[in-house]
Amino acid sequence: MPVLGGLWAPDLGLRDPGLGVGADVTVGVTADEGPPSPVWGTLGTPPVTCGGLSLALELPALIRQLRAAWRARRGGPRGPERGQASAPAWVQRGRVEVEELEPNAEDKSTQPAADGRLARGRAGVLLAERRGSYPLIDLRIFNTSVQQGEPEAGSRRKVKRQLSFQRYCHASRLLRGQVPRAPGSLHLLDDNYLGQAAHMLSKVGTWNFDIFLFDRLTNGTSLVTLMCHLFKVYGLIQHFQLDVVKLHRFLGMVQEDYHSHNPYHNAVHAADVTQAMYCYLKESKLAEQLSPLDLFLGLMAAMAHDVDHPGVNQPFLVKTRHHLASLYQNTSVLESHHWRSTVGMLRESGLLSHLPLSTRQDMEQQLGSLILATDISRQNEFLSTFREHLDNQSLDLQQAPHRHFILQIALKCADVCNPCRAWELSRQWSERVCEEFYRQGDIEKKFDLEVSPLCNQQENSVPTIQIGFISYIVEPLFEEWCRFTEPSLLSQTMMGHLHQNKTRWTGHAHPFSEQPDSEEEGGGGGGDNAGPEGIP
Ligand SMILES: Nc1ncnc2c1ncn2[C@@H]1O[C@@H]2COP(=O)(O)O[C@H]2[C@H]1O
Ligand SMILES: [Zn+2]
Repeated sequence: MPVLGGLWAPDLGLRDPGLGVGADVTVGVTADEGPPSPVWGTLGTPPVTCGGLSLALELPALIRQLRAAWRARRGGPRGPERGQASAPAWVQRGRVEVEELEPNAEDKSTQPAADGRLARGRAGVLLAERRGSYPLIDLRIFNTSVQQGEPEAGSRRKVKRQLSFQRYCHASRLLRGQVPRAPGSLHLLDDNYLGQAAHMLSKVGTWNFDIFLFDRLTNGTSLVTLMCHLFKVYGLIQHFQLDVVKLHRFLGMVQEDYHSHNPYHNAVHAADVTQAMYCYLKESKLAEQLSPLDLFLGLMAAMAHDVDHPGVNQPFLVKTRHHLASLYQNTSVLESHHWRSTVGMLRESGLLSHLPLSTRQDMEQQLGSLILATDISRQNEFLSTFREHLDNQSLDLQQAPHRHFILQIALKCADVCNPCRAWELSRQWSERVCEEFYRQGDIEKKFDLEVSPLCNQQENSVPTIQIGFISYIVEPLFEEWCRFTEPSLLSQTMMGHLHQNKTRWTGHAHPFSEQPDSEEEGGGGGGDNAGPEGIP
């Protein structure tokens, strides 16, 4: 406990220089916004009120607003003909739900420009015009053509908003369990995608979950879709009496603020870490002890832990005198930014605005402590504390600070678990992270800066980076995690993958050595199928 105490309290003060949550928490927030929520109670709380809107009503209402804007712009007769013009927007929702399944029934005159640009209506309302393949489009190809054909920043932003809306519609349907069946409403393939994504969600707690495939099936909304599903699984919406509209707004903001052009630090990495975190929260050593607040914070921290990552590391920000480096005094610069951005989005979305001020402050602080723990330069600090606890058997998960410490460790494990995934998944993450390193190195070379360690493609190969990362970061951490879980089936599976992957990278690093290269040849308990059979 003394060791833990040392980690817990000073951590927040030290790592949030000059930006203590208490100092600015009242900005935009009032203490008397709503009744207290049973944050600390059990899961048996009243049903969700959702601020007067249910999830099932949210999408139709949005569509209705957009259509109203289209009609206003055209001055067309359709609205008044239907007797809808004077009706309050939210009253019409049942009818709009039907309209949703009749694409292009009324907006033929507002077909989008070929490049899917958005237009503005009379009142300056942003108009999103659906593209032919609504809602599924290849975002990557589309992005590329936009960049090549239309470099203007304003247009790109508009396109991004439209894509965001389309992705939102898609995810929203999936989460409501709706696979649209009306002929012509969606291409047949879309049904297939949605069905497969839903099927994948039913196995979200398995270690071989393919987040890349899930992201494709959900049209780039893996993070939002996953989070909504896990919140549902744990009953967190009911427990915290969350407004589902605000929840979607918050999750959407976080997802959007990941940079999709980063090879590694993008929303799929966040989704991958969240899925791993869920697997760890399910560990029997932990699952029975965790409170709804622990689950909420653990998932939120995993989701947001790298938000708005610029694709370069802290040393780069420091040596280029980036404003974030000065803002956070060159200490945990990125992690502080991820945390403060998350707090900003929490407040902007109003997700927690119905909770008492002190509860919100506590949640923001704990989120900070979790996200800041992912600073890889603090690995030894955490590892030695963890070891000490395990050696002394001093962890008492009935105590909230001890559970918080384990959440920090679990998040750290989730953040660097990619070498513990099956080879095909692990290899992709390795290549992505190295690609990001190399891009940074290329920028450094271009601007005559000293090339950062691991960022020189000519000197640092993917296999050597991987072997070093596994040996110095991943293995020591997971050995302790294994000890903590005693070891669980999942831990054994992860260690099996880790050893096999290291073996394979060693083979790649020394192509003339005698290392086996096929799945079956691992031998000695390191193979994909070695250790525990199957995937937990
Ligand atoms: N497979 C990997 N190889 C090398 N470095 C990695 C790998 N996976 C994660 N990392 C690094 O570990 C860091 C953990 O925190 P971040 O996700 O911010 O950034 C991560 C990368 O810098
Ligand atoms: Zn990360």
